[in-house]
Amino acid sequence: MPVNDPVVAEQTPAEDHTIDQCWDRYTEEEHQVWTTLYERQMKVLKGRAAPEHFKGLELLNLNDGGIPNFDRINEKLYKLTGWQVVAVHGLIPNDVFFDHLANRRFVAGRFIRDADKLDYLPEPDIFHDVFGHVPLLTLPTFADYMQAYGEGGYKAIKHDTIENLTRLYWYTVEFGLINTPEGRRIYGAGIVSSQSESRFCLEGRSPNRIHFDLERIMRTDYRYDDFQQTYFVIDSYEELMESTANVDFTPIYERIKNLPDIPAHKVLPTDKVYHEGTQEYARAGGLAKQVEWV
Ligand SMILES: C[C@H](O)[C@H](O)[C@H]1CNc2nc(N)[nH]c(=O)c2N1
Ligand SMILES: N[C@@H](Cc1ccccc1)C(=O)O
Ligand SMILES: [Fe+2]
Repeated sequence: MPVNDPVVAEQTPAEDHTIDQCWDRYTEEEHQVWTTLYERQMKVLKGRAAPEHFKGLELLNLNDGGIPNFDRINEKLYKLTGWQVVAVHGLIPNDVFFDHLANRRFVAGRFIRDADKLDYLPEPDIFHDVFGHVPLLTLPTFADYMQAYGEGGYKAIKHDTIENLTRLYWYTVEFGLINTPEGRRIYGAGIVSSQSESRFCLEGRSPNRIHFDLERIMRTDYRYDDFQQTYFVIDSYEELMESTANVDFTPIYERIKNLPDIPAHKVLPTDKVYHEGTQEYARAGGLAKQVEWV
């Protein structure tokens, strides 16, 4: 529970962990943080984010000043792909999270980070969730992928393979890159909502950039508190959908259960490699050492 959000503290979440956004309770400062982050991100994402992200921002009109009202977003979003944004107080249990996604409800924190801590946050705030994740939910293929992912959660719970499925989410929904005729672009929300990682993931010498490979991704570790050491690239959202939604993961879960995890920095001989990274950033200590990367 974020300490700086008295409104959340007052509310007792419902069974499904949802709360009211209480949009009219945001302060001027909180609205200003959104606007500052929005303008800063739009500068760094120009030429770096996937065109579908910009299209989603426009369709949902997320830049008409200050923190967006979920009711306003949902009037538009529901008509486009049947998705809605619902407010939660923070991270919620896996099964509840999967259930929301399976029912086309994207859970978003209502709190926003402090003005003096624009770059680091311990858990997803409204800027990461709404600016980062929600725009792509306007794209039918990606909207379908997110719902199928949620449905896949039930199977992963049954097989005790949530970690493998979470890695798929991590390396696509959070940190995915996509090839476009104009070059490689960002679609992952974890990058889109980060000023520094938006440059690092595309232009940094340090990280690997490898083509999407489902089984390999589900075996690959990741960093949750620093830049990724490897980014996976798809050719299209349809490729992502076809490689996952219409594939029965049961045999894959059975197979990878007996295989070792792949370290986050590793490149395999079977990988389709766009760039083999130097890993100099991680080796030098990464964010912990405030390493400047090239
Ligand atoms: C499914 C997987 O465990 C993943 O980490 C979930 C857990 N709970 C969550 N809860 C919230 N609010 N937002 C999230 O992105 C997630 N991710
Ligand atoms: N097809 C996957 C479910 C899934 C769909 C889409 C994305 C991720 C997972 C399964 O059988 O478990
Ligand atoms: Fe996220």
